[in-house]
Amino acid sequence: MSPTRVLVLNSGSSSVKYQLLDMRDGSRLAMGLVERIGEETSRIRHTPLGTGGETREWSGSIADHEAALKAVSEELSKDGLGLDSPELAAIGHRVVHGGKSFTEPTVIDEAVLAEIERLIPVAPLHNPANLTGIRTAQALRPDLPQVAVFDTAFHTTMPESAARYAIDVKTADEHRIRRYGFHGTSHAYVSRATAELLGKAPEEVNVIVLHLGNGASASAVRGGKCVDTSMGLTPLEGLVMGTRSGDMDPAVIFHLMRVGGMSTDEIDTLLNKKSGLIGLCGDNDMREIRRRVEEGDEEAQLAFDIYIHRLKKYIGAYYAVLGRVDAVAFTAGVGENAGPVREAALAGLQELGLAVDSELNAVRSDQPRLISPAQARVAVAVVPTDEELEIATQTYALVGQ
Ligand SMILES: Nc1ncnc2c1ncn2[C@@H]1O[C@H](COP(=O)(O)OP(=O)(O)O)[C@@H](O)[C@H]1O
Ligand SMILES: CC(=O)OP(=O)(O)O
Ligand SMILES: [Mg+2]
Repeated sequence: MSPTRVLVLNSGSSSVKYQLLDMRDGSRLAMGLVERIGEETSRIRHTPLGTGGETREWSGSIADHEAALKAVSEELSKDGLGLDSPELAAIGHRVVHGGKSFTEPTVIDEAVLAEIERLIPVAPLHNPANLTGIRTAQALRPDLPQVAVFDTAFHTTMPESAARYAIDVKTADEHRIRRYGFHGTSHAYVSRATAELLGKAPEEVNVIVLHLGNGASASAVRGGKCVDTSMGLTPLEGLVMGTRSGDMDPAVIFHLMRVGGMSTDEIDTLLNKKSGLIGLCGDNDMREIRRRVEEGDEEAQLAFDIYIHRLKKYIGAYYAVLGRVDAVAFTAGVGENAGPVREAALAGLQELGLAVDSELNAVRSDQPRLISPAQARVAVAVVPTDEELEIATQTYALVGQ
């Protein structure tokens, strides 16, 4: 029998999320997370779902992504699911920036690696980690197909009117400056799952997807195709995020250089790592921010209000872009778990047919569900994302059998 398993690696700037799936039924055999890579104490949490074993967790030093992947491989081996398994058909990798070149999942060869490397300046937090993940996996299993699934791919359907910045065309083209968009695998999966929840085909529905994780982005999806998204050349544009500023006047940068005497790298770090929620109130975890808000902490309240204000603006903007909206879908860590964020983001939008039922909104579940009142014109949904399943499905469709 031909191998039917796919290992998915989602390498972030300081973490690796992974899942091993059996593609005969999409079931998960194992999943886990390596966190705080490169910090003093890293942590690995591994759950062997297939064998029904207990979750194993340990802390120690994991210096880089190569060491992380070796640790993952060792954990899998303990359950007889190691990378040497003949049942492994392929390894699927999340690659954040694919530029304009990659519109589909792609089998990785040297040319593909070179292109991912060339794109590092526009995804400095993500593409290097993705590359290390791929190279380490290749070294462990040189015989296996390795597939890249790009965050940018779903957004390549955006019209030029949404994808271009209003800057000098020659300069933009020379430096490939345009809006690429990210989290596309999640936006694709969630918009499809939302249509399914409504009992409709993706082609029939217009959805606003709000992917609110540590990184956050919104997208406008018309009939299954992305027509606009909030991230741009890099994952810095758009919504307020855990540590990233999102939208601001680009002149802030010149001001910081001229008046603040800051270097390009210092400003890059400021806007990507020390801004957003953490810059505003010292915390980037929405759970902690909500706790502080409940205690009457004014700094946390202001950070929350700024986050919500920006989110609401994007909902309004994408309502206008789509003209007709069938559903608004919340997803990722914050979107799936933070009822107060969902409620506040849609507060006062009844005239647009948008409302949240407080009782439904308070229900905690890992299933896709509606949280709008029964008669609402626009459905509001919570749809857990599954980037790993989507990457595995696309990988197996390309190289399985
Ligand atoms: N119960 C919860 N309530 C509010 N926010 C939550 C909850 N659980 C997780 N989060 C938020 O989700 C974020 C992580 O989301 P996730 O989608 O995993 O992000 P990423 O993939 O970018 O690491 C955390 O930073 C935290 O703010
Ligand atoms: C592109 C991006 O922002 O990804 P993440 O949310 O995983 O940081
Ligand atoms: Mg994420």
